[in-house]
Amino acid sequence: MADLAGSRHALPYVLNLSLVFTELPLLDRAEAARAAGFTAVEYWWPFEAPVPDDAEVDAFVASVERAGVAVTGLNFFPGDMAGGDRGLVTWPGREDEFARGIASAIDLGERLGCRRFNALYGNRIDGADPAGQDKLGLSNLALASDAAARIGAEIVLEPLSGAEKYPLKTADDVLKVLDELGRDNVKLLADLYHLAVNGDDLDTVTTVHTGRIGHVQIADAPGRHQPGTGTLDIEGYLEKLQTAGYRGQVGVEYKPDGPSAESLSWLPFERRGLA
Ligand SMILES: O=C(O)C(=O)CO
Repeated sequence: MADLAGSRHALPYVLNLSLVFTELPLLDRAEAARAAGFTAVEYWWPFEAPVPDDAEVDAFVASVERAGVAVTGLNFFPGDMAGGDRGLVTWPGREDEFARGIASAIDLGERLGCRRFNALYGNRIDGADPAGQDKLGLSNLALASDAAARIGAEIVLEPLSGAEKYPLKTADDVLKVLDELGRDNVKLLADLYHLAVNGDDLDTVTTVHTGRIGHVQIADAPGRHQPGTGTLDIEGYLEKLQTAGYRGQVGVEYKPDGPSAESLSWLPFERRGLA
């Protein structure tokens, strides 16, 4: 049994390098994570384009290999996140870009040994029929599921807060899509922060839906900063998840309040490298 260092659960942590250590250039973050004690990391799509050029990809892979960390999660190309986009899964007219983004992410995942991909569902588009968007979502998710299956990977679908036009707000919203889709390798990403902000019932999510959860992420609420800065009983929910059978990882995905390295003090060093 791993040394739990006072924790009430033994779930392994992975560090999200699209929110933590962002004071460093992208290519320096994996080494910073390793120096902080983590052996596994995850990223949102780390490039501007859905299909980055070879040199960019090689430099990214080299940064991870140099650090000696595993990449256990990648988001697909989501559009312009800074501009408010939240994924292409349901975006009519961008099917080709979505397909190319999937192919390049799966290639990168194959190279890195990454077997989990987060497919952000996409905002409602002004003038587009929501039912038509959802229908497109099913065919795009089926495409992503097939592509992931080729390398033994899975897709996760995430409820988000802070984006009014993003229609998946609760675990049930995602589970409805998954029920219609009917693919075993497409699961729920339960980000406890987003779910709490959206008023979801975290007791139910962490006890009843455990079998359908492919990944968990954490940040405190309000604020989306490190655990201990808000009021969310993160430790309690992680314990519930483990008790209910969740055996996956926990993505540490928050906006550090202060320098990233210092913001990690809530997590004992010996608990960081178990993934
Ligand atoms: O957009 C966000 O807030 C995310 O968590 C993306 O994964």
